[in-house]
Amino acid sequence: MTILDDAPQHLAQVGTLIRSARQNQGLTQSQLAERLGTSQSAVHRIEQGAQNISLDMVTRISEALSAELITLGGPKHSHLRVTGGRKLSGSIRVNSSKNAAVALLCASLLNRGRTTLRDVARIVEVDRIVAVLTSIGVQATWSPNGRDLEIVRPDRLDLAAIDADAARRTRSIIMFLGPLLGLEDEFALPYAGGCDLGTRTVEPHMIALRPFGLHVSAASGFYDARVASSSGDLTVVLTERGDTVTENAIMAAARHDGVTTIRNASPNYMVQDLCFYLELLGVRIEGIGTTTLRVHGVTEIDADVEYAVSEDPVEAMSLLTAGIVTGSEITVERAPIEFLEIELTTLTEMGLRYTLSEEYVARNRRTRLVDITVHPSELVAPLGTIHPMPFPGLNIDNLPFFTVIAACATGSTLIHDWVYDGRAIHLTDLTRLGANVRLLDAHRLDVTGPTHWSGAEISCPPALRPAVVILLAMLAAKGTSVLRNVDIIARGYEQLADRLIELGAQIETFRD
Ligand SMILES: CC(=O)N[C@H]1[C@@H](OP(=O)(O)OP(=O)(O)OC[C@H]2O[C@@H](n3ccc(=O)[nH]c3=O)[C@H](O)[C@@H]2O)O[C@H](CO)[C@@H](O)[C@@H]1O
Ligand SMILES: C=C(OP(=O)(O)O)C(=O)O
Repeated sequence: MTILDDAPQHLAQVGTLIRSARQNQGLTQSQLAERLGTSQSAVHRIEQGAQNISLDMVTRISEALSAELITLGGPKHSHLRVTGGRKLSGSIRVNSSKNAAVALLCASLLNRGRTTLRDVARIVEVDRIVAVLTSIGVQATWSPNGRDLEIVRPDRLDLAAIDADAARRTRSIIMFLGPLLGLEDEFALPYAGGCDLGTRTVEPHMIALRPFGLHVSAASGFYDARVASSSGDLTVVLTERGDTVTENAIMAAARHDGVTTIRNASPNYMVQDLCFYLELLGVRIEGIGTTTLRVHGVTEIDADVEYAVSEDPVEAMSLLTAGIVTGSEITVERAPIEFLEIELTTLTEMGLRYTLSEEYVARNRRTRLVDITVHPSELVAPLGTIHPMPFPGLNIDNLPFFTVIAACATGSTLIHDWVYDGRAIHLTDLTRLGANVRLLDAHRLDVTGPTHWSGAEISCPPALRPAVVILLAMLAAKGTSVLRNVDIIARGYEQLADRLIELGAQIETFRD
């Protein structure tokens, strides 16, 4: 994500500012590089004004140096200018997942001790939950390198002071219900928000939490919660095998006085991360990775623990897609293979050639990782429909990437998103770039390829994955494209454009 690249004198000025702020802090280039998760040579180039840097990077440097380097004026939207049709090359590392991070942040409320989450992705969704936590009195401190987050809960939460604005921007706020019901008798939470994907019900959460004594009435923008005491062994049957509803039930069970059996549980990646963390806190959980969990509740949880958030299968799929649609050879490192197997098998059926490294274990010591190298391939449409299923099926959040891949394949592909009423429609923006994508109804897309991509100017769809899909299609499209209002991408991806640039993509950021 480049800025200022036609203005070397501005780059030099920014470099000088950074050097003097660093020196004021008494830091070496290597120490600053470590805080930024980059190399000393990159810091050297930035200080020399010899490297284009993104506004995101300027913000991170400001944070690392505790200094405001540039005042940008009022809120302005960011846009990307993409010169597509270029081959990518090299390796790119998968970051830790948004969905596990938000669950773990909510679960940290269960712990009286210190929770240190390692390798947390620096994304807006995390910032929003952190803002909500700090507004109610939780101490949340980033480590100097900006990757680890230390969380300490106060004795008494100040729920009346909740940052309702941050809370309403995320659906994950719903996951405060599970931990809070063991801590408070009465509380109010702002309604859950999030991307524009159509209606997303919260009813399954209410049904799942009722056995724990939770009663919720919805009034004027808030869920008013009252909690009756409950103890003894419980069986909770989920009406939907949803991820966040499973997490809510697990978090309620973690401090419940008794053993809770949860049936129809999602065994998906973020649920597994949550269970691994709770195990460190002393909560025994049987059946991790299956649809029946037995959670042995512990009424007091007080432990100082560290947990490394596992790698994001959806980011892995996004990065693989960047390689596939540009016909490039790239390696996606640290891909959590257990959560990509159906996707890779489907891609094999479509003619994709790829190689896998030996498996190795993630920093959480549980998740299995591989490096995946995709090779330029002649793709064909698959024989069957591509549709998601709860894990171990094809991940619903990975489905949108198959639309742009199908557009590169010869033949017609039917993509069936039975889950969301409002996600498929955003993918029809691909037609602006030359793809033949027809919306058959709210849930089904017919995609006929191969596509002769051409550049276009498009406003970013108000949904995270479709927004990234359009960006990736722009990488495939020869000529110049503009993607307007891209801020939504930062909700779930850290410095995506910068990282694609490192693979050879030509992307510039500009603002109004
Ligand atoms: C923070 C987080 O972890 N978010 C993920 C989580 O959201 P989350 O768990 O909040 O997903 P929802 O509860 O919104 O479920 C998604 C949709 O699937 C439907 N549904 C789900 C399960 C089921 O067995 N039957 C059914 O019909 C729901 O009614 C809803 O319309 O799961 C979604 C579905 O995997 C993912 O897209 C989100 O990225
Ligand atoms: C739908 C998504 O997430 P959320 O549940 O945070 O809206 C997503 O990650 O694509």
